[in-house]
Amino acid sequence: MNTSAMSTSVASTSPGLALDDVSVRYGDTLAVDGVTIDVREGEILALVGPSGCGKTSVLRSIAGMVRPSTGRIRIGGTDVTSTPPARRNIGLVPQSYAMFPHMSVRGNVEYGLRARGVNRAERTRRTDELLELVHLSEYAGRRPGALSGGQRQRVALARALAIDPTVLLLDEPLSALDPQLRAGLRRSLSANLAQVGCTTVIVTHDQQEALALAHSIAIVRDGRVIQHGTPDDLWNHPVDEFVADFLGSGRILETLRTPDAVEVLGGRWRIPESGIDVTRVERDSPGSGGRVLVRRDSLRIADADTPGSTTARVLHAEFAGTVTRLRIDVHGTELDMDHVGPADLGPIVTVAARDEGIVLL
Ligand SMILES: Nc1ncnc2c1ncn2[C@@H]1O[C@H](COP(=O)(O)OP(=O)(O)OP(=O)(O)O)[C@@H](O)[C@H]1O
Repeated sequence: MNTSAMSTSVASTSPGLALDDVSVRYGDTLAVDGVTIDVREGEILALVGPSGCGKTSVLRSIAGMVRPSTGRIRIGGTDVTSTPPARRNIGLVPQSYAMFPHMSVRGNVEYGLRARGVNRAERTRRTDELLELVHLSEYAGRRPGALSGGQRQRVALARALAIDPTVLLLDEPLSALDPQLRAGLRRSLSANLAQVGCTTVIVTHDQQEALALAHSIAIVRDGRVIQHGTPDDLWNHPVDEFVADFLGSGRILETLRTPDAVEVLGGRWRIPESGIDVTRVERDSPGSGGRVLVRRDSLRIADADTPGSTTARVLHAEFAGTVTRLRIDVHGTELDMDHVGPADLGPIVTVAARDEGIVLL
C-alpha cells in the first residue's frame, strides 16, 4: 500500500471541494442522501461502494450534470451549486473515456483548449506537455481506435487535464482494462496524479484502487457516507463490518475483556494480550475495546500446545505464490488468513494470534 499518492501528504489546508448535505433524487429514487465531504486543495478522494450506492451521482452533481435536490457544492470556496457545468472548470474522465474516434490523440487532448479559444501555439505547447506526462508523445498522430485500453485511459487523463482543471473527476478510471494491465496503470495514474497535484475525486468499486490511489476514502452505502478517513484509518479502524468486509481488511468480532486476555467467539477462544494491538483504541470513546478486527495477517499456524491458540477447520486453501490464502472455520465463524508455507496443512489446524496481530477497536 506504499504508493506515491499515499506517501505524498497534502500540505494544503485550503478548501478544494466541499459538499454540504448534498442529496440527488431521480423521481422517486433518492440516489444520494445528505452527503457532506470536504476535500482539501490537492487532495485525492476516492468514493467507494457497491454498485448502485450513488457514487456516480455524487460525481455528476460535482460536475454539474445533475442538480442536487438539496445541499450546496463549493469549489475553491466558491458556491457552484447553480453554476453550469462548462463554467465549473472541471476535468472529467468518464468511465468509457468517450474519445472522439475521428480525431487524433493530439486532437482529442487539445479539444478543450480549442473550445476555449486558446491560440494555436499555446495549444501545441500544452498538448505536447501533457502527452509527455502520460508518455504518449509518439502516439500523437494516432486515432483512438488504434490504441490499447491503457493508452486510451492515458489520453482521456491528458484530455481532462488540458484545461488545467480546478477539480479532476475520474469515473472508474481502470475498470475498462484487463486485470493484468490494471496494476501497471494504477502505478502510472498514481504518479501522474501526484505530479499534477489537482484536487481529485475518483469513483471506484475496487477497494484496492482506492487504497492505492487516494489520500482519503469515503465509503458510500445507500447514498450515504458510512465512513470517511485516510486509507490507514479505514483499513485499521473500520466503523463496522460492512466497511471491514468491503475493504477486505478483515472480520470484526465482538469481545469480552478479562484482565489479561480478550475472549472472542462467545468465550470459546481466549486470546492473550500479547496477540492484541491496543494502540488504535480511542480510549475515551464509549464502547471501545468491545470489538476486535481479525485481518488476513492477524493469525499464524501454531503448534497444538501453543498458549492462547485454538483449533480451526480448513475450508479452503489457495496457493497464491508467496502465501497460501486460507479460509478457516473457527468455532462456527469463518475467517481468512494468509499462511506462509505449503498449502497441504490437513483438515484441522491450530491457529494463534501473531504478536499484536489482532486490532482492538
Ligand atoms: N438517470 C437516472 N434515473 C433514474 N435513476 C437513476 C439514474 N441514474 C442513477 N439512478 C439510480 O440511482 C442510484 C444510484 O446510481 P449511481 O449510478 O449513482 O450508483 P453507482 O454507485 O455509481 O453505481 P455503479 O457502481 O453501478 O455505477 C441507483 O439506484 C440507480 O438505479
